[in-house]
Amino acid sequence: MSSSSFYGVELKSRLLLGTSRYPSPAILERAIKASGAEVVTVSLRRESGTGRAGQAFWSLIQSMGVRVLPNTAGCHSVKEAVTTAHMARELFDTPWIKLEVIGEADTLQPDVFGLVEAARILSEDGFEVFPYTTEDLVVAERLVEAGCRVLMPWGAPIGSARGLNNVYGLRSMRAHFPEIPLVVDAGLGVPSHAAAAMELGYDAVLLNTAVAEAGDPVEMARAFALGVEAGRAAYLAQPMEPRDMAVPSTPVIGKAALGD
Ligand SMILES: CC(=O)[C@@H](O)[C@H](O)COP(=O)(O)O
Repeated sequence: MSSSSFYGVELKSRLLLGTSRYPSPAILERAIKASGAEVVTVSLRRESGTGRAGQAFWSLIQSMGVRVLPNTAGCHSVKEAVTTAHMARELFDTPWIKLEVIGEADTLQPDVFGLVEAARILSEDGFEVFPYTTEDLVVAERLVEAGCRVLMPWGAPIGSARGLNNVYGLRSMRAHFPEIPLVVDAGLGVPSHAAAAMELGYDAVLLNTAVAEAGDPVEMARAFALGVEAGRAAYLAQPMEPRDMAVPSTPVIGKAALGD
């Protein structure tokens, strides 16, 4: 299976995994292995506990030989996000940053205005920014102008497990930015959501809640890896002239089945 490339780093796995809210470090470790993820995102603010748990978490992540994509989860301002990014670069010795500037506490939707400003500041500072954004094309243009060479539109709000809320918008983004690696980040609830994102021609998906809060996170991690692989294979197998891949209606299980 072809590889994806972010800022010149080739990856075989097209599944990026979050590391928050797992039942235990041991389950986190097994889930990462089962997913085949080569990149895991870590929240500096969430895991910055200096106590034993914090240290054990960092030691575990570093022992797994995966690439760390620090994130600015929980940051609500440009200043907070930029400060957190600088701390992350020092801690992890990586220019990569998953940039989140949260605009609304309930839905955790991005503050796209602050996001563009923070992306510009960080890109000028030598960071390689992975912006958590929406499917808004104008915002995406501004992020690229600000220096981003990856775009990560949400499928749905973080933790909502609702899948691809706006397939048309995500498809438009793929068509609009053929040269930019695109990752659906947030809101995926089941492996078929990941497959649907890959069938649109996206380069990868990033998820956390659907695995961490599954009844069996390890098995769910493996299921998502299979979903990503299936979606990628379907995308490559489709006729050259793009056609509407039958995007499955959003199946609801688990949290999403409980309704809003
Ligand atoms: C871990 C992380 O970065 C999340 O904020 C990410 O956006 C995934 O969201 P889900 O938890 O909805 O998969």
